[in-house]
Amino acid sequence: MAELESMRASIDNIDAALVHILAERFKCTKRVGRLKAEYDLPPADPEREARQIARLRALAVDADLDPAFAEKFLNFIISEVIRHHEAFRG
Ligand SMILES: O=C(O)C(=O)C[C@]1(C(=O)O)C=C[C@@H](O)C=C1
Repeated sequence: MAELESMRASIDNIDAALVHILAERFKCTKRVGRLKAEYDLPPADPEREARQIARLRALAVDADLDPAFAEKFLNFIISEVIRHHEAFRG
């Protein structure tokens, strides 16, 4: 079915873009992790996370994406980032 193949090709492109976007995000957060370790700042910043979640939920609603999913996805990424930050502290 041509439409199925076409949609799958787009899905594969989007998945590739997600991997590249996530790789760039983790490059940034690794730099943040080094700075936090250097200046003895805590790995997690719950107030910033609350602002990020509120912002992302609103963006999700505008984009017709389930805001609960957007929140879960961000929390999943941030928990991995915090794990990296903790590793930098040794
Ligand atoms: O902004 C920071 O302080 C970060 O360390 C980055 C980040 C994130 O991945 O967005 C990760 C952990 C913090 O709790 C908040 C945000």
